Amino acid sequence: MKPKKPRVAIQGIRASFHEEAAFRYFGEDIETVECNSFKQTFEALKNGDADYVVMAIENSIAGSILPNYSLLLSYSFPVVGEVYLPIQLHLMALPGVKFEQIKYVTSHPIAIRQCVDFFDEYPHLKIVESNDTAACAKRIRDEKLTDTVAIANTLAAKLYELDVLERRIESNKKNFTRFLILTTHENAKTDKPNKASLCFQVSNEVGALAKVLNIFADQGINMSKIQSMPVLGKPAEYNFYVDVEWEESRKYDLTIKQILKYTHNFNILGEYQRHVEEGLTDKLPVKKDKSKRAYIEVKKLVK
Ligand SMILES: O=C(O)C(=O)Cc1ccccc1
Repeated sequence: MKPKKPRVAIQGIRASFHEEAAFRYFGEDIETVECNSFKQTFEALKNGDADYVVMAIENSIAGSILPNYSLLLSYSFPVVGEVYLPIQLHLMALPGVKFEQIKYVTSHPIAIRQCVDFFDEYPHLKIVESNDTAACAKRIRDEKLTDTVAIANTLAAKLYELDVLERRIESNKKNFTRFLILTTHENAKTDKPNKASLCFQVSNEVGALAKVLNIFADQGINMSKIQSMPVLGKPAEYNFYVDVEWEESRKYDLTIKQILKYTHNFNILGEYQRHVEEGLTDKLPVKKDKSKRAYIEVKKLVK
């Protein structure tokens, strides 16, 4: 029997960056479940209408997508993977439309923010924000708009039959969005995890967070991200969302045991394999011994 295609819930419609991220993780043989909001993607997973959720969590230019951190905690579905997707943005229009005809540019706010140089060059263009790049492309096709272009990816140009007027209009060519992959507890099985997303609180006293972070450092566990979020209705209380990476799982296990003593409301949001870019090593960054060089420089100065 042919294995069933994974049903993947995304915020947005087919050919959005979320679908591109899903393709990158699962391959293109998936069934995309289109949802109107991030909350709805979690509801689809909860109701059995989807097997996985793919959700953006941070962007190298726009920063953390904070409401999505809260969703991780409130639904407590396990994170089983991650994808870093380069965001390449193209300007697309109905076939035959000339650049001179354009009055409006429509896209997702994150995509718009990434094209500041383009908008500086053409200040007469009016920006229309929408909550999905692919939906902007589809609207141009469906409504046959000749005065509007969309900023979206090549998948959208192909699927909604638009012509690319200008390629790669993003200002920063090294712009990535990180997406998390979530599933149900029954589905979750990760082979040899080397990364985890944690969430915890510490008491509001001197050195409380430093204590926890020092435990990571002492065990050689690399912290790749930290994000704090206020706890709703509790002034001066924060959840700390921390991503850590390791080479030896024994050291990670030991760290978790130790930090349990110094944290409360501790949650493991997921343990998974960190995304490795093709052609790059999956070794953790090695700490350079700067102290030796600094010592030599100081000696030179003293001489
Ligand atoms: O609008 C989309 O296509 C999305 O998937 C949201 C988005 C937009 C820009 C960068 C990353 C995610």
